[in-house]
Amino acid sequence: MDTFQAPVLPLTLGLVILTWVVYRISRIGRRDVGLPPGPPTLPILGNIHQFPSQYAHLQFTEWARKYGGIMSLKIASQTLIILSSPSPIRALIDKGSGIVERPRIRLVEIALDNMNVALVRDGQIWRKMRRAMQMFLTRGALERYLPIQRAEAVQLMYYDTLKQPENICSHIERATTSVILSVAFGIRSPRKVEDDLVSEFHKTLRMWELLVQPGGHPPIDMIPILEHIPERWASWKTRCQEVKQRQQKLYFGLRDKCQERVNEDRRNGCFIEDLLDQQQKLGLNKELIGYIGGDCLEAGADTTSKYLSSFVLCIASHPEVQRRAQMDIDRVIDSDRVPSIDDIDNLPYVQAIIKEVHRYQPPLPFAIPHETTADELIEGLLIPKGSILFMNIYGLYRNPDFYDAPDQFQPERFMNSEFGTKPGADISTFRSDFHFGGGKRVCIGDQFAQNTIVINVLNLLWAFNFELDDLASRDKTTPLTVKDFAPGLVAGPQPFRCKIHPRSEVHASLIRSEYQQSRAVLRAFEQELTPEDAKFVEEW
Ligand code: HEM
Repeated sequence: MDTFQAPVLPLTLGLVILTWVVYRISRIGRRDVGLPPGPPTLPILGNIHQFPSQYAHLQFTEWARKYGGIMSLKIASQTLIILSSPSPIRALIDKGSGIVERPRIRLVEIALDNMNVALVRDGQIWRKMRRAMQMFLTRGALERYLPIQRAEAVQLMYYDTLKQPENICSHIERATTSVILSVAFGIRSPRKVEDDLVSEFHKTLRMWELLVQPGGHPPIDMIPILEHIPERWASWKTRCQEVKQRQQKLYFGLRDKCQERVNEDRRNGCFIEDLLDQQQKLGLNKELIGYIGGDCLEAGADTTSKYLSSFVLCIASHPEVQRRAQMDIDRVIDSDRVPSIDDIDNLPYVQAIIKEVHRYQPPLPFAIPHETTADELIEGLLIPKGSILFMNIYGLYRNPDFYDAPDQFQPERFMNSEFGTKPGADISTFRSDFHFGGGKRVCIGDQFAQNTIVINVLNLLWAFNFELDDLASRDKTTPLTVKDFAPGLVAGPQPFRCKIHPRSEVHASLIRSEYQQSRAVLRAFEQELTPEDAKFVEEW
């Protein structure tokens, strides 16, 4: 009689595989033993359901108070590490430069042709772009840019703020973008209208920001198969194409204007003209040169503009800070001249205001993510290879372990200690510039940005009195709240209304005559103005 022989081996093997698959799936979303602590996870999802789509830095900061300066989140099988204390930032990002790089961001490949110095992974393209941009930011080059930074700041005071004080943030956006347009592409933008260069650039940047932020596109980096959904069911792909076309039209068009100037011997000494001269030596092609110019704008214009708008909001809501700064300024600057950048060395309280704005509202509140390329053990906690690191600058700068009254705008704190920290705080791993990121991907425009900031902060404090329209109805000790600042990857104020008056007729007339002198500098970057813009600048 035949007896049934069970296929013991294949069955056992099948069971083992099934158990392994179930085990692996059950691990998805779980926080493994040894990882830094964090909020409880759900199977498969991890912390997806809690991940904020807006104001991520506020949620990161709330979690940091509970779970500490080094904490973790799980997004399915991806580990995110949020660093909100100086020591893990120094250990992982600054010193561990060899084990961190930019994570792969598929959207950058799709929408930006993988040519964005701040967002591409480390590699040949990044090295070429960063090296080229460093040429644009040498000490000698920075000296050469000072006259245009000064001249645009004078226009900001003169035409813009004196004549139309109600649009201060829009004027700041024009001035900071126009400076970078001038030094990078040799073309300035004298006024803001519907379709001018500044508006077109910021519209496209906003489209990109909406696309790249959480919720703006499906999680294609964590679930790559989503990338293959046909475009008719994936509107984000259409938006990627739109961003790409608009950027290329703008950046390549501006680059071609530089080429025409070079060909016709009408150079004005801008950075892209230099790159076109040296393209072979630097191994660049025309496309890369266009994107490098665009990256100068993307990295430098919005950040500096948001910083200066936050500055105005902070001082407009703190009249006592304004008064103290103006008394100092009046002591140092004679009544017959406008400020110069060198005055800052004699104005420690204005220096303290500049530092406090960086602390109070850093323009990139959680910097740009990094990724670990090897397992690391930090403070006894495991940071696995492939973890995405967020440097929570906002959370670090609002940490009550380091700062007294961290939610108050108090420049005085920087008069009392180097980092503005409270007595007894452990500052052994502190540094003064966390707001510019860290490691090998640290910001390379910090000095350029700082020059624009110092020139404008000095001018605006010297020239005008600022007062928030609704100041009387606000809390006297903490007039600003998180709601005064807008969400966004680059963070600045929500629109606000503020009264602005010149401090005296002497100030107003000095501004007018300074503006006349600045025209010579500005004219060098006005070769390609539209007929309407040309008429506009002649009529001033
Ligand atoms: C207030 C103004 C600015 C702030 C707060 C700021 C802050 C930052 C931060 C936090 C990063 C990320 C660093 C990291 O990954 O750890 C960064 C990257 C960068 N910044 Fe700035 N930045 C400012 C202005 C500028 C300007 C004016 C330029 C150039 C004209 C510039 C060029 C860059 C570039 C090229 C990168 C990418 C570096 C890389 O990935 O290799 N930034 N910036």
